[in-house]
Amino acid sequence: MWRGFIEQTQPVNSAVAKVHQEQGLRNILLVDAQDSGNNFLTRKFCHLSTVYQLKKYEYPQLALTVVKDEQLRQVIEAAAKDDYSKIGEEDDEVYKGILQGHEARATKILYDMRSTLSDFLLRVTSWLLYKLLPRFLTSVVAHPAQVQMLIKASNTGLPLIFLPMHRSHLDYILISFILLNNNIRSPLVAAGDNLRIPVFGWLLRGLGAFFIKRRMDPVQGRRDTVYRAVLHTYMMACLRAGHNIEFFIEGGRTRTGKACLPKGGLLSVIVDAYMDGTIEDALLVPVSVNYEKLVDGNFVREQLGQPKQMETFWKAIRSIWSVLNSNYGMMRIDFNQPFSLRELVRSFHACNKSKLHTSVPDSGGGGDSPLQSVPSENPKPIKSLHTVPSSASLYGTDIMVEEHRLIVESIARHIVYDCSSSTAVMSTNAVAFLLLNRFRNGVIMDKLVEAMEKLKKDLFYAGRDFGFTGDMVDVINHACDLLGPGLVRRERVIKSRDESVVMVRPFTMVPNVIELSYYSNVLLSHFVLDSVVVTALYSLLSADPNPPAMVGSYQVLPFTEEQVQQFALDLCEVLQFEFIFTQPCRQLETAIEDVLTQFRYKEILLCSEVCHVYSPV
Ligand SMILES: CCCCCCCCCCCCCCCC(=O)SCCNC(=O)CCNC(=O)[C@H](O)C(C)(C)COP(=O)(O)OP(=O)(O)OC[C@H]1O[C@@H](n2cnc3c(N)ncnc32)[C@H](O)[C@@H]1OP(=O)(O)O
Repeated sequence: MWRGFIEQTQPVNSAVAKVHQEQGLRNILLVDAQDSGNNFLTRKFCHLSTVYQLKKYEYPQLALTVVKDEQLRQVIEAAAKDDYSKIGEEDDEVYKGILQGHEARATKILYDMRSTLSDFLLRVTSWLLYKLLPRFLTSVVAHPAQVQMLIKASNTGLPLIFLPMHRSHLDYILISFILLNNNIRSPLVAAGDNLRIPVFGWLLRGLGAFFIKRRMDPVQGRRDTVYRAVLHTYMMACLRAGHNIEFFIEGGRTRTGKACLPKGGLLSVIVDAYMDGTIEDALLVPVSVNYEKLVDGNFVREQLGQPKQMETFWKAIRSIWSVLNSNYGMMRIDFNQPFSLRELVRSFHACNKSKLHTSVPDSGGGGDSPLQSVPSENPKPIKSLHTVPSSASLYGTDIMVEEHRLIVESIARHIVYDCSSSTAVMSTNAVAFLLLNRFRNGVIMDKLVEAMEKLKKDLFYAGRDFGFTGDMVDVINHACDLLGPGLVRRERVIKSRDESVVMVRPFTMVPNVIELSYYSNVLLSHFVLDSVVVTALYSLLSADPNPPAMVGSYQVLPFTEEQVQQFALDLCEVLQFEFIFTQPCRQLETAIEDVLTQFRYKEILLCSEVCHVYSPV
C-alpha cells in the first residue's frame, strides 16, 4: 500500500528492527525524527528535512579540461599520423581532415562518457528513495562503525575508490544513497554504455554515472587508442579534481552467485595516477553487498545459454514497476577496511623483489601470478598459475612494465577475495546451500534446523557474518517464503498415526537448481579450498588399485601429506579461472596446509608417522 507523503519513522517490521539491534546494525531506511529537532514540520517531513540538511559538495564538470589536455592531443595526433601514413598520399589537407575527424571523435567520446553529477538531483533522488525503498525492501542494513570509518577516511581528503561486488542494479543506488546521507562525497560511477538509454541514461549521468564501453577494443587486435586515452585522461582529471570514484571490479553482475574474476582496466588508471604523482595516495574501499532475494530477477535464461537482453526504456519501466510491487526482504551492505594504495604498492614492491628471484618462469608465457607474491620460507620452485598478460597500459601507447601489471592484478584479486569472504550470509543463502548440497531429496524441518545451527556455528568460527538471527525455524520459514514455492516447497507428511512433520524439499529441475544455486554459491568462497583438498584425497585414494587397509573404523591412506598438497595445487591450477583461493599476499601452499591442519583438528584426518589415516564418516 502506498504510504503517503507523511513520512514514516517507525520500523516497518519490528521483528526485523530487533534483529538489527542485537547485531549492532542500522537500517538506513529509518530516519530518527527526534534528531531532526523538535519542530513539528521537521518531524513530520523528516526525509525532506534530512536531504535539505545534507552537506553540500561541489562536483566540478571536467569535459573542457579533458579536451584541452596536452597528452590527449598527442595521442590524437599520433592516431591521425598513423591513419595518414596508411593512405600513402602526401597532402596536408588530407592530414588536416583526418586530424579533425579524430578530434571530433574524441570530443564525442568524451561528451558521451562524462558525468554531470548534480547535488540537487542527488538530494531529490535521495528523498524519493526514502519513499520507494521501503515498498520492496524490509531494510537496508549497514554497520554504523563501518560508516564512521568511511567518514574518517573521507576526512583525510584522499580520493576514496569504492570497489563493490556487483549483484544487482540496486548496488550502486544504495551505495550512493548511504554515502550521501552520511555526508560523504558521492562518487562518480563507471557504468557500461548499455545503460545509456533514454531518460534513465540522463538521470544516471546526473547522479554520478560516467559511461564506458564494456569492451575497450571491439575489433579484435585493433587497439582503440583514442578511446583509451579519453577514458584515461577523464579519470585522471576526476581524481585530480577530488572526485571519489566507484567501479565494479568484476566488470558486471555475477550470473552464478559466485564472485567473478576481476578486470584490471580501470584499476590500472588509479594505480597510474598514484605512480605518476597525480594523486599522493588513494583509499581503496572494498564493498560487499548481499540480498535476501535478488531484486533483478534471476539469470537462468542466460545460464541456459540464451543471449543477454539489451536494456531498453520500456524494459526498465516494467522492471521498476514489478520490483515496487514485490518483497525482497533485507539488503546488507558491508564497507570493508579501506586500503591505502601507497601502502599496497610499497608492500608489493618489498614482497615482489624477493619473489621475482625465487619463482620459476612460466612456460606458458603467462608470467607469475600474484597468488605467490609473498616468497616462500624455504625457497623451492613455485607452481605458477597462468594469467593473461597486458603489454600496454590503458593509455594505449605506453608500454607497461610487468611489475605494474602484477600490482594491479594483485590488488584486484585481493579486493575480490576480501569482498567475497566478508559478504554476510543471508538466510536464503544458508537454506539454499543445505538443500542443494546436503538434502537434495528433502529433509524434515528438525533436521534442517540442526544443520542450519551447525552451519552457522562453523561459519561464525571462520569469521563470517550473518544477515539472520533468532529462532531457526522462523529463519528457515522466512527464507523459504522469500525463495518462493518455485524453488522450495514445504509440505506436511505423516510420520506416524498421530504425528506429522514438515518436510522441506528443493525443486530439482535444471532451471530451478540453477536459480537456487545462485543463492547457495555465496558460500562457495568459504568451502572451495576444503573441497579441493577433499577432492585431492579422494582422487589419490581412487587411483590406488588396492583397497585401503583398515585400522578400527579408520582407513589407512597410502600417501603423504606432500602428495595431497601437490594434487590440491594441481587442482587449483585447473580451477584458477573459476575461483580466487586465497589472498594474493599469501602462498597457496600455506592455505592448503592450513586446510589439512583444520582437518586434523576436526579429526577428519588423523596423522601417523608413515601415512595418513582418515575416518570414512
Ligand atoms: C541518492 C542516491 C543516488 C543513487 C543513484 C546513483 C547511481 C549513479 C551511477 C550509476 C552507475 C551504473 C553502474 C552500472 C554497473 C555497470 O555497468 S558494471 C560494467 C561497467 N564497469 C566495469 O566494467 C568496471 C570494471 N571493468 C574494467 O575495468 C575493464 O577492464 C574495462 C575498462 C571495462 C575494459 O574491459 P575489457 O575491454 O574487457 O579489457 P581488459 O581485458 O579488462 O583490459 C583492457 C585494458 O586495461 C588494461 N589492463 C587490464 N588489466 C590490467 C592490469 N592487470 N594491469 C594494468 N593494466 C591492465 C590494459 O591496458 C588492457 O588492454 P590490453 O593490454 O589487454 O590491450
